[in-house]
Amino acid sequence: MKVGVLGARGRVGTAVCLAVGEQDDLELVAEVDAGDALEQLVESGAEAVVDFTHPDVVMENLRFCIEHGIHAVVGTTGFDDARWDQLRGWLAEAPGTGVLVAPNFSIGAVLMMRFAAEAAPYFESVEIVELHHPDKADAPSGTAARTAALVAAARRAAGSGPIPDATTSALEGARGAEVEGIRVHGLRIRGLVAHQEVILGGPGETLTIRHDSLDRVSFTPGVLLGLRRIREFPGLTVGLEPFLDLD
Ligand SMILES: NC(=O)C1=CN([C@@H]2O[C@H](COP(=O)(O)OP(=O)(O)OC[C@H]3O[C@@H](n4cnc5c(N)ncnc54)[C@H](OP(=O)(O)O)[C@@H]3O)[C@@H](O)[C@H]2O)C=CC1
Ligand SMILES: O=C(O)C1=N[C@H](C(=O)O)C[C@H](O)C1
Repeated sequence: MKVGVLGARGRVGTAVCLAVGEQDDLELVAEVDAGDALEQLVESGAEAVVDFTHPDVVMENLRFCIEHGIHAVVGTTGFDDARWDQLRGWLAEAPGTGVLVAPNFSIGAVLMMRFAAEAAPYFESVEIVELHHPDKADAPSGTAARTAALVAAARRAAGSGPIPDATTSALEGARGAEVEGIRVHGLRIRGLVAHQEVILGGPGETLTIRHDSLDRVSFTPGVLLGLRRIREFPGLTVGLEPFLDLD
């Protein structure tokens, strides 16, 4: 498969270019970064792209790829319901084209989200702490937002009661942000890469599920898997789980 990388000179894009270049069954044909023309993708015959760019530009990149029937494996964050709807609309006009958007391509992080959702109905309390490098543009992280959504869905399905919290007075931000009723706290610290803890609590006990990406190579096995299986998944897929046969 001929592969183009968007955001090729970025932190993750650099690691992805190296990983793709090492595979016998994948050929890196285009390395596109800010200011480069997307037409390179067509001229180089790219059959799939990997996008690790910026929330402000990812939709324009995807519109171009879908219009040209190029599959996309997307790590860039910043998606919401309006963006999902827009992508589904574009893909409806491009049958056979697949777009995978995963908030985290690290296998450990996918499992951390899965374990957190499985544990959630068994505990009264749950909060999420995400910790990242200070050059990250968005907060909370896409991973934390998705974890919160999965945990909230699992609690709803189990008929869990409200999460206990007696706070009546707080400095703004002191209790973090709320995503689907789940508190999410974001830390930005030089030296970190990408880390998350989901802390669950019940009477007399806590369970902490923690994942650490210590290096950006942690994202490349999931990206390679996405590329190798994208043809099997036309349309929009959110999350790596189906590609890992987890669903
Ligand atoms: N899903 C996952 O597993 C992961 C997702 N991410 C997400 O991926 C995104 C990128 O992260 P990261 O690599 O750390 O960020 P970087 O800023 O290091 O890399 C982004 C790169 O994209 C470039 N770029 C900007 N606009 C365009 C464009 N229109 N076309 C092509 N390239 C462009 C940037 O150039 P310039 O700097 O000149 O603007 C930069 O080189 C973020 O949204 C992040 O949250 C990160 C890690 C893992
Ligand atoms: O910006 C990052 O670095 C990361 N972004 C993704 C996110 O927002 O969840 C994935 C990972 O946390 C690294």
